[in-house]
Amino acid sequence: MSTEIKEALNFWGGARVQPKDTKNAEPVYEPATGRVLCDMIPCGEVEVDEAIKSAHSAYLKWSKLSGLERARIMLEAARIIRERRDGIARLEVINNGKSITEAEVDIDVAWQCIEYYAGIAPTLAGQHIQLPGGSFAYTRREPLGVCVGIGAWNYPFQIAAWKSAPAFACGNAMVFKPSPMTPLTAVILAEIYKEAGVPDGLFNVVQGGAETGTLLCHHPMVAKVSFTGSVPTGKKVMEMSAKSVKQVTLELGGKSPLIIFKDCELENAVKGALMANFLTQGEVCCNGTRVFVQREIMKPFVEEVVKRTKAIVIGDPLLEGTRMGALISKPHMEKVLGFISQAQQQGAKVLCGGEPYVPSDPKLKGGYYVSPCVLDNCRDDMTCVKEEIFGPVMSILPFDTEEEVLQRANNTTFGLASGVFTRDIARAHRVAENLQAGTCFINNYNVSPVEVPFGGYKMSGFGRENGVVTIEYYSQLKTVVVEMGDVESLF
Ligand SMILES: NC(=O)C1=CN([C@@H]2O[C@H](COP(=O)(O)OP(=O)(O)OC[C@H]3O[C@@H](n4cnc5c(N)ncnc54)[C@H](O)[C@@H]3O)[C@@H](O)[C@H]2O)C=CC1
Ligand SMILES: C[N+](C)(C)CCCC(=O)O
Repeated sequence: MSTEIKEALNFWGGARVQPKDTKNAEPVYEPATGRVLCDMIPCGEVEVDEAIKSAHSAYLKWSKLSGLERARIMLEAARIIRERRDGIARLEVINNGKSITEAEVDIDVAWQCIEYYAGIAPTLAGQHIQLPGGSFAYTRREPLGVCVGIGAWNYPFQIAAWKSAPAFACGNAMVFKPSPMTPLTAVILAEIYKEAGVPDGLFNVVQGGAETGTLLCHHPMVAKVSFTGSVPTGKKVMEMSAKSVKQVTLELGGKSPLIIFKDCELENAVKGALMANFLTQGEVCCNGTRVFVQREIMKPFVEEVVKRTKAIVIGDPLLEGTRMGALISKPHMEKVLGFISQAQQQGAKVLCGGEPYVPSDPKLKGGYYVSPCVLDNCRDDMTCVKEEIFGPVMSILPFDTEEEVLQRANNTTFGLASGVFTRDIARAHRVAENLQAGTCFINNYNVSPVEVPFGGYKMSGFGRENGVVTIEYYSQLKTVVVEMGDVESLF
């Protein structure tokens, strides 16, 4: 088939690199159809070392450029991505299974992120500090060196941009490892950076899974690891990075609360709840999957949520009209269905969806589709309410008072995001203050423009992506102290 991928998917030294050894190859599937797209061939020790050395040589050049020179190249990369957006989005859909409409937004967010950090690059500056007797000190904001990015499969291209753009603005180089399930689009970003004029080796792609990731986290030439993925793997990354005191950013999972008060604008709250649960088939770390609804409005809220959920067009993700595509893999689909049947055993009621969906188009019959599911009669102690499902499953929980709901919302080890719908502005801000999460959306959900910092509290991780603050996570401060007089020695 035309979409079968033959080219090498690794990239370093400014070019695609064929894998050395094909013995640990794993098939890569198209979620929409279940067919094999290509093999993912993991990089071993020698390849990882080559990629990191290539990054280091680019770092020596890139870090010497002024912010404005870096910005010019980054803006060109953003322009090329914008120009090729439709093709990249299509490939993302083929590899990930999400709808083309969402993939187009993802690619737009990627170039916006690069454009945004291009704008920040020339503004990076230190401070001048006056000291007694004409002496002074100044600070320099310097890059860290070679940074590693480890990505998840839910936003493959966007994650690569979210990590590389702030890294490059600060003068770092990057070796990026995509998820083994979505190896296709990171290498396109690498080619675009090259075409835009970055030095060879500035953005490198190594394919692989846990073993390749481990090699990256242990490598002595790596200064920082930025990771997106699950909590257990995040802990391992932190542990490995600790051995050589590498800096770490962890963007982990969540089980975020969305609190809907009876004084909300109901239609917006319903739309918000759908946005909080069903983007990318529910495979989104910041999703608001615990939907707390004030008891008085439970009935109309549930009716409207179910009506709209049933109307979601599920099927071929490449069609413009589709709103929900396929889950990432067959095992993941089975895991999600397992969570739903466990929820039923524990007393939850399926109001709609939650079943394997088989599209009528014969070419899609082997795809991994699950109809979007709304669970009622949920309790805080159920597995579906406590654990990250990472699928299209919304759990609805009734509540009575603000105090009670805040306590329940915070009763989790996660803390990535949260949301509140109310017309009472004092309440909205009070709730935002008291929710233990890195983001709180008021009267909307899952809007994450690149200007706004994104990241977790508690076991959802630390460090931030996007926003000006992320510069601090990709740079270090040097203090230079200048003596203008004589040395007053105690000795
Ligand atoms: N926070 C988020 O955005 C994400 C959360 N998840 C959650 O995690 C579950 C499992 O998904 P996975 O893709 O298996 O997540 P994962 O956390 O195992 O994988 C994420 C990335 O880490 C890499 N990795 C795995 N083991 C590693 C190691 N020992 N050292 C270094 N890198 C390593 C993987 O190859 C991948 O690139 C999902 O079902 C979901 O619940 C998954 C993806 C994204
Ligand atoms: C784009 N957004 C905000 C819906 C999710 C990005 C975070 C992630 O799941 O990787």
